Amino acid sequence: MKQSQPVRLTMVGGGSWATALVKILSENNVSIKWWLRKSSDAEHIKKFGHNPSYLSDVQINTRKVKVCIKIREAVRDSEFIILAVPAAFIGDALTGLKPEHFAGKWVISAIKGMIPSANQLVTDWVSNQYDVPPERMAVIAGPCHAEEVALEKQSYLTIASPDSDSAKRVADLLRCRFVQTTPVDDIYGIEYAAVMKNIIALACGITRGLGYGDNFQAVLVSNAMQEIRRFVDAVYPKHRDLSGSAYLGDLLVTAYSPFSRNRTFGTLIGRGYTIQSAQAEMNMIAEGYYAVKSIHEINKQFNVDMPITRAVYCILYERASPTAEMNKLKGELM
Ligand SMILES: NC(=O)C1=CN([C@@H]2O[C@H](COP(=O)(O)OP(=O)(O)OC[C@H]3O[C@@H](n4cnc5c(N)ncnc54)[C@H](OP(=O)(O)O)[C@@H]3O)[C@@H](O)[C@H]2O)C=CC1
Ligand SMILES: O=C(CO)COP(=O)(O)O
Repeated sequence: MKQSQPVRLTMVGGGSWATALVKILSENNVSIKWWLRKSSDAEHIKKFGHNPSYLSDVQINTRKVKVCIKIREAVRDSEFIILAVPAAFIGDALTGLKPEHFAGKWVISAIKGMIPSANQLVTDWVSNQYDVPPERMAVIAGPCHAEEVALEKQSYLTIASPDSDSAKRVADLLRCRFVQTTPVDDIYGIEYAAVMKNIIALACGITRGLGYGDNFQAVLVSNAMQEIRRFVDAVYPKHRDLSGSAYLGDLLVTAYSPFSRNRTFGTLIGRGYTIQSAQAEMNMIAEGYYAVKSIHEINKQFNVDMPITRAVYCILYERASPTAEMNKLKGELM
């Protein structure tokens, strides 16, 4: 039987998650234009079929994937655009694009961070900047480390969009041999929960670095779930079950996995590294570092009780001592 025309999709970002998503999508009938900012990485992929900087063991199918370093060329003629750079750099990555470049396309955020300059969710920011209607927006969520996708370990993604057909279309694109996908409608709740679990993973890392054990971490994570519930219900009230894998599942994987960038960053801080030295030690970005500042700012309007977020904020932005902040927190958890 003749195969239908491939779906035309643009991947924006050259890091680990973009590389993993390209691998997943290449399993399906998708033609991918992959934008990376470094021409040396793009050339290497063209020549050798591997990203030299991230997940370099992943074989890129260059029949389906065309790399490019010009963003306008990358988005031309695409039906879907996936954004997969850290939130702080999305503005840089999309420089030169105007609303007309997004017209009629689906825009999917794979980003789990806040836009630091605007204290906004990525989907809100993209909608405002580029006039993308909410029904054309989706997010990719769920407990899924790029490193395990590279190894084809069974994984699950949740695709959220206010429009159920859009959620389903994107879920179909990302389902493959080793990834199951579920479409849902709670886009903002899931996006906020994904941002907050990074802050909690940072807190878990800090406690590990300070020498706390599993007993304390279990209490920290269960209290964190309630903190996430209070905040998400305040900023975006909706009936939702936070025990689902896009909420609790993602919190658990990030809080416990040695692959987590946020947990690793926190561990370094707990061991006494400065922020600059912890950032220099990691080749990758911990979104929670930026997100905790945005969530702290947003919460000034809502006044939600968030002792864990407050402790991380004070450690990272007010130079508070990790030992003293965790001592304080110890008395507030139950
Ligand atoms: N990794 C994972 O398992 C998952 C990640 N995510 C989310 O995906 C998003 C991307 O993360 P991830 O791929 O892990 O990131 P990585 O840390 O692996 O890669 C960082 C990316 O950011 C780019 N970058 C760094 N500095 C700048 C800058 N100043 N301007 C423009 N681009 C810059 C890097 O480009 P260069 O290489 O050229 O420096 C690289 O493409 C994040 O929001 C993360 O939370 C979501 C689910 C899973
Ligand atoms: O979101 C993730 C897993 O679902 C990745 O988390 P880290 O950025 O902490 O590695």
